Amino acid sequence: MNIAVVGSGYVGTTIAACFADLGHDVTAIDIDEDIVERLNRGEASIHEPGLDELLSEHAGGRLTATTDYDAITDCDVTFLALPTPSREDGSIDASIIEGGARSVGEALSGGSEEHLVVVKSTVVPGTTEEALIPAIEDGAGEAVGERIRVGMNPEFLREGSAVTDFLEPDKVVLGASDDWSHERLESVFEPLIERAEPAVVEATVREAEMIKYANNAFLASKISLINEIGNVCKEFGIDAYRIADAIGLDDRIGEQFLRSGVGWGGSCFPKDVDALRAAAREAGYEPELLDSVVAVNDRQPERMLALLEKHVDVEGARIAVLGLSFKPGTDDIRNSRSIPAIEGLVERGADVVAYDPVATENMRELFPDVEYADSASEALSGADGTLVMTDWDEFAALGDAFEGMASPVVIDGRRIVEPSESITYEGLTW
Ligand SMILES: NC(=O)C1=CN([C@@H]2O[C@H](COP(=O)(O)OP(=O)(O)OC[C@H]3O[C@@H](n4cnc5c(N)ncnc54)[C@H](O)[C@@H]3O)[C@@H](O)[C@H]2O)C=CC1
Ligand SMILES: O=C(O)[C@H]1O[C@H](OP(=O)(O)OP(=O)(O)OC[C@H]2O[C@@H](n3ccc(=O)[nH]c3=O)[C@H](O)[C@@H]2O)[C@H](O)[C@@H](O)[C@@H]1O
Repeated sequence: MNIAVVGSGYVGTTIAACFADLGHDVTAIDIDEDIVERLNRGEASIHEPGLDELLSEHAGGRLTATTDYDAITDCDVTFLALPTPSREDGSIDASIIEGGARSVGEALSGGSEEHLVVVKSTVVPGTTEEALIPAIEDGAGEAVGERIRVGMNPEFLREGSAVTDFLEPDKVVLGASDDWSHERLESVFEPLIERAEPAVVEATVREAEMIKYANNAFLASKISLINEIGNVCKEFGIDAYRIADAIGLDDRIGEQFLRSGVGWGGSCFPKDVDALRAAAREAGYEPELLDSVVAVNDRQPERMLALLEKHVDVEGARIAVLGLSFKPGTDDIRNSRSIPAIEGLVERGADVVAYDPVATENMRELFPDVEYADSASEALSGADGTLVMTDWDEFAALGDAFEGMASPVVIDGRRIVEPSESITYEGLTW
């Protein structure tokens, strides 16, 4: 099958490489010439384990990249993997994907072959029908529903494990409004379904859109709930991880996403929970529980600072911040919990020294005046306290490095540091 993928970011590049690996002929389209050139050389512009290997195997063969939307005319299916950022008020800004949908329509105008356009981006229920289909129609100069049809196929991959998440999913959600579109979507996924045997969910377009938000809102809520329970545990001197291990044994709860601590960040949970809250409000429903899910998350970095202040007079003190990315395995700092932590330290007059194995340069753009160390030991050397913000494996093996601190106060937001008698150790929820 000939597939076009519009947008070559985390999702677009991953699915383009994986579709090629599954045996399809793939054309990746992006407006960024540098991204396109690199893809044609077999290189990704994002870091994901296994991605460069797939690209170097298929670039120039089953995978080509271009900035020209007209390449779509030779394809059977086009996936839209374009950004859907938040507006200031948290609601979704669909302008980029609307522009992409219009360009796809223009490329298809005047053609005679049947074509399925699939929305891969995360969009609030109703967006495909109310904004994207009209944009395609506008570009194509013909109504959607006959020659050109539209489906929705949400993506559940995680950064840091994008390739394996895509190739070994728990489920594939195929959203469409007619049998032809469902069948064409199924043909795209047939090699993956045969190989990985995921559950296949046939849904309407609106249901597919909502499944994605429900999935992310549920996971973010699960973390906020265990964080709230963890905060209560801390008050009672109970280790929340022992409680999580026990409740996770109940199949109805499940053991995953029960790691309590400083909370969730990244490019999607915050954006998607906010977009769902805004869409609910616009529809006349007050999403009180989701509001609280965000409020609990926002509070966790402050709780770490309060724990630090129990042991250290922060004003004028040298405080090390270990871990800057929103989770280990990535240099992505979008909505990282380290950001409010550093802000809080700076507000209190601390002298901040930060370290991350890969995300330093990204954080330097945001906080150019903060000092950045080349290693965790260097950051800890002479520090009066440290906040551990990301669960990088290397922080589990710091041991002696804490002895170089002026006063070894360790506030752990991720339960990654091994407590010992030589340090003053506080876990956030244990
Ligand atoms: N990053 C993730 O882990 C996941 C993201 N998603 C969703 O997938 C969508 C895409 O997200 P990412 O891949 O992270 O975005 P991204 O920001 O990494 O990549 C978007 C790409 O689109 C390109 N682009 C922008 N405007 C364009 C246009 N008019 N025509 C062609 N290319 C254009 C950009 O140059 C960039 O390469 C979003 O809706 C996101 O919520 C869904 C699941 C996981
Ligand atoms: O829509 C998206 O973009 C993606 O968002 C998340 O993926 P991602 O943001 O890459 O990362 P996660 O591994 O889910 O972690 C998100 C945040 O939650 C935190 N987290 C995760 C798990 C946990 O038990 N506790 C916890 O605090 C992490 O530290 C991180 O800050 C979802 O897991 C993906 O299914 C989804 O496709």
